[in-house]
Amino acid sequence: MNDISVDSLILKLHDVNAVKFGEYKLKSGLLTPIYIDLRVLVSHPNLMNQVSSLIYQRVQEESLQFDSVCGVPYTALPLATIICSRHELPMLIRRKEAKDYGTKRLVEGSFHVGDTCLIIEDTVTSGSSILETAEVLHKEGLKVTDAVVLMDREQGGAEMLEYQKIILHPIISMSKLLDVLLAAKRIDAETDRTVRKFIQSNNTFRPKEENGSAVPAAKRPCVELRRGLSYADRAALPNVHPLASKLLKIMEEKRSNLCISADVTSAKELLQLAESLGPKICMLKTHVDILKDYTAAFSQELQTLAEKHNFLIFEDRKFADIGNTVKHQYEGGVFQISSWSHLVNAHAVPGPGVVKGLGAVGKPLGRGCLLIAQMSSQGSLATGEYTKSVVSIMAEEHSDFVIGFICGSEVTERPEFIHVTPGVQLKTGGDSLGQQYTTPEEVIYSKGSDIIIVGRGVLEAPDRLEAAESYRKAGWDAYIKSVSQTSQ
Ligand SMILES: O=c1ccn([C@@H]2O[C@H](COP(=O)(O)O)[C@@H](O)[C@H]2O)c(=O)[nH]1
Repeated sequence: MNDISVDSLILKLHDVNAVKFGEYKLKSGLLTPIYIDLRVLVSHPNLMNQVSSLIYQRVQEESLQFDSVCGVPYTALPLATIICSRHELPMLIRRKEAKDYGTKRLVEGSFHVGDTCLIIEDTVTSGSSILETAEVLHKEGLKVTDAVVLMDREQGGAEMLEYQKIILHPIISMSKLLDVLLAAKRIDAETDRTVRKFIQSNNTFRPKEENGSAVPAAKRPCVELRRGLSYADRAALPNVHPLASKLLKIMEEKRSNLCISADVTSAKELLQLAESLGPKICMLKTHVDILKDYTAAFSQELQTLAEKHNFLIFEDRKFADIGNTVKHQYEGGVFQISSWSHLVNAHAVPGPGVVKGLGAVGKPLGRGCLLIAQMSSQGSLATGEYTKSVVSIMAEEHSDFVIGFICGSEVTERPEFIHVTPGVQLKTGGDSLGQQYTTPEEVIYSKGSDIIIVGRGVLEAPDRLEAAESYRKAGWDAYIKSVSQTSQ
């Protein structure tokens, strides 16, 4: 990289007020002493050309291989256009919203499934804007391996992207920018110190140990660990139950923390749901006792679909009896739940016997259990001390079978337990029988849960597949936000 041109570019960016010092609010609400506003570039054609040349120079230096280029909307869009036009490279445009007429495409331009697309961005803080664009491209079957950015604020974006298997190639780093401005006496030593301190103390990505592995639980408070760790990190923890590990891996692979509650009364309709929504979900929840035509053949077909689309089956049976009775209910009767459902749930009211009874059947089969620690219904009695006891007496003591909780918010800091939350719709509200709804963002980002359960939000939508995709995206975006935390 030609240092002289980078230095002169930094000074020019400062001249045109693209680098501002003072007190500015980031997208996250955080106040920053430095703000990079590259939107002004469009008013300075000579700068647009210089920036485009430096980006392309970087692409060549790194010998990046790709089939097309996509600029993150909107600031990087004209930069990508100049580069693609000058060097005759195919370009793709990512729409921020799909049109409601015509093709309804989110990615404009010609491409083939499996093509690689290079992303261009103006500024990176946490990396979430690049990830959002990569996510849209992935959905179209495109691969994203690299992104070139003009300005890296050095707040964890590169690490976050690397974690998601995207290599970031920055032209200007925050440290370089400060070095140049200080040397040119554009800022004083105090400003330089303040900004560096802010950048250092506001890293959006949880650091890893030098050997690349996640910092072990014992070294940091669990709440940080759980919130900072990705699903993939948690899947690899030594004390995680194999079924929980499988579920977390599915979530990461399918970029989905959505569980559909298939509350329909016909087996045929349930299987149709599993077939059509299978690719969007990590788990399918059933209430087999509301089916009017349950057969053993149905459960066979459901298992085949679960394998085909890589999701887990969760029978929402809510066992709540003494150990001996739940053993029979789980294994026998008409439904023989243990033979086909990966997961079941149980109330803690009967005490540890309920988990022991279920475990006697489920453990040899590799099954798992979610304990009901809280409920989404109005006036639920599962609160306070009851919830705490579910965690400490019932779950922690039986973690060879209990893999997590049905709950509305984080009930434990231990990362090996999975939090699953029902009562989710895109808008808050409720039904006439006491159900209460919270949004995916609130559940995953604010309340710290892992999986959203959605029933009528999808089942009553005019287009169930489209609705499932909206919930998958909302849940996944909230998860990405919670692991990346801030973005300019
Ligand atoms: O506290 C709880 C526990 C379970 N559920 C179940 O989840 C679904 C929710 O369906 P919606 O249509 O999204 O309301 C349903 O099967 C419940 O039995 C719950 O809602 N709350």
